[in-house]
Amino acid sequence: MALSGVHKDRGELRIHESLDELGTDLADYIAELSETSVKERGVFAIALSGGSLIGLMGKLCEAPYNKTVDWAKWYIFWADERAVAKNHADSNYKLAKDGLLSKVPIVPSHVHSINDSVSAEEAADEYEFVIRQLVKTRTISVSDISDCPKFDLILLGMGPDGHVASLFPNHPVLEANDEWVTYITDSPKPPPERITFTLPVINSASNVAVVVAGEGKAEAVHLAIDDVGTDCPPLPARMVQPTKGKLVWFLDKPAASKLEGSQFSE
Ligand SMILES: O=C1O[C@H](COP(=O)(O)O)[C@@H](O)[C@H](O)[C@H]1O
Repeated sequence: MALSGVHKDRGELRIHESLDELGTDLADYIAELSETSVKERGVFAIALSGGSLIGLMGKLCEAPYNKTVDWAKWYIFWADERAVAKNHADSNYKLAKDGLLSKVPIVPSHVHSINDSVSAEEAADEYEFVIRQLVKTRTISVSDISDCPKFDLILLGMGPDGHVASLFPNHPVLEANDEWVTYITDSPKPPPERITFTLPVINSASNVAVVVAGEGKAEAVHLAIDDVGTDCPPLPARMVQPTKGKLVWFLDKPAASKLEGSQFSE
């Protein structure tokens, strides 16, 4: 690892020399959390995002992880989804299925994708209902300080505008507090209709990882992590602040290039 450190209130930062190194560290991190969670709870409830994240998780499909991870205990969810058919190129489900889920022995009934045959509003309601049932049976744990689900791990990417999941800058969806899963119909990034976990759900997770690569995201990384004052509303990525859980940033050097360096150690 090129650099690592713990920012005083923005979590752990892991900055990598190359995407290959980042991918290995990310696979190790996920495999370790899976092992701990399976030991403690018998299952691993993980929520994925779309975008570049899935490609960066690719090492999980290779040795040793493909044989050592207890895939049968994984329960898969999505932190956000686009309201398109599951076989559409924009579908986060399709991305994960093609890039990960079809390559490892995950139990098909443990894959909780979002319904693509109803409206975004209905799909969000239905997904929240599914999650509520799985919280009742403790397949998904529950937060001890709110009634929110406590996923073992939520994996997020971040767009160049600082969005995470489908929580976009200056969008009213950032205020959604009553729902676990909500929807938008005016995403600034196509496609416009999307379903997303709300911030309270993200911030109730036991572990949240934000995985970001590329120079085009360096400014957003700086605004999400460094002490930049309060003149502008915080980016959605900056609002990711797990209440009791652990936040880890996986960055490559270009993405980290605008960070103030004082918080790191080699
Ligand atoms: O639209 C989305 O974008 C973000 C970031 O994607 P990336 O390709 O820039 O990494 C992604 O995390 C989210 O799940 C997706 O719906």
